[in-house]
Amino acid sequence: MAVYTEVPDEELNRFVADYDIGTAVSFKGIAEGVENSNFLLKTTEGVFVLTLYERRVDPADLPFFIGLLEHLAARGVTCPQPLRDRGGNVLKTLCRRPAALMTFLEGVWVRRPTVEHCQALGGALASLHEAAADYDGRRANALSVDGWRPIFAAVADRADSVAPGLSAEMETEISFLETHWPQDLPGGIIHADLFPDNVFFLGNTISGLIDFYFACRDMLAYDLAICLNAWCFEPDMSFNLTKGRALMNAYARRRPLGEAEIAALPILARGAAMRFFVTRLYDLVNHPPGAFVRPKDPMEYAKRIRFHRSVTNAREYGLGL
Ligand SMILES: Nc1ncnc2c1ncn2[C@@H]1O[C@H](COP(=O)(O)OP(=O)(O)O)[C@@H](O)[C@H]1O
Ligand SMILES: N[C@@H](CCOP(=O)(O)O)C(=O)O
Repeated sequence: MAVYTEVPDEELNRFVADYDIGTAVSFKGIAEGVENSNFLLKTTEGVFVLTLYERRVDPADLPFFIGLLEHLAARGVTCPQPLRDRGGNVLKTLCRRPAALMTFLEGVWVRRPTVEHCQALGGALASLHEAAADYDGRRANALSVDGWRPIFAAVADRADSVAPGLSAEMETEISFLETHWPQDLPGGIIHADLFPDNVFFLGNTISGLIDFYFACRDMLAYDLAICLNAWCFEPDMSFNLTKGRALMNAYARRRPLGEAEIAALPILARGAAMRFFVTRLYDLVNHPPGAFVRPKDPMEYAKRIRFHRSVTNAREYGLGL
């Protein structure tokens, strides 16, 4: 479970006392998530999520994320809102970690997204891109094409223990992506990790988006390619064209894609799958024995990469069908 840091009661009470949120009534670790330690905090005044930032989150990036959450909410996107303490601070320190309190969002994430969920997601992603268009925060995507080789190189010698031949296959794949990666597509703020576990639903309606800690500036169509990978494959790793059609066309209805974006979709999808393959492979082979967090399977993304290699145009993902 994603609680890397335990918070003693006295430290929690001191932390809560800095805010106008009453006193703590209950405090529980949240099992889901892999990057940060998250806790559900109930106080006499309400329900909140406390996050202690760990691992891949650079504290220097936190003002970008917090500014983005406030910017999006002001434009109608339902996402966690940072609370300010009595001194006006959002970012604090707890148990020697950067920490922040956020509003709690209602809803549940769906384990098996349906076509309706994919359609709703397509519209929400386009609205997110629109709402963030005038956010002036800057953060480069450290997990774009230039970031994949160094992560892979750190674990390539152990890749064949996951599947024979994987090391050579992915080395060739990264070289291909480096050579063919598009450069001049329309850019903006992207979520960069809008997986089903980061989208809350009430029925078929989206009730909120969470986990903006990979958000950055990159090509907007790359965000769509990430969602295509995360939402439109079945547990047997086959691509579901009906879900692809629902996602892509709902996105394009709200934010029409340009010709260059459409042409680039197969390679963007391939690269998006590589991004999650390399981080999952890295986490798997560096997984400390006995750790609570179960590593995610990199082969799910190796199989997606193999599928994308066979795709020649965006209609095969359902766009325009
Ligand atoms: N603002 C929020 N409202 C409700 N639940 C939340 C909120 N933020 C996080 N959670 C819960 O915590 C879990 C992990 O959060 P997430 O941001 O995905 O963590 P991580 O960045 O560690 O992967 C989510 O799946 C959700 O259950
Ligand atoms: N979505 C990524 C892992 C990041 O985890 P999250 O809980 O922060 O969404 C993956 O599936 O590899």
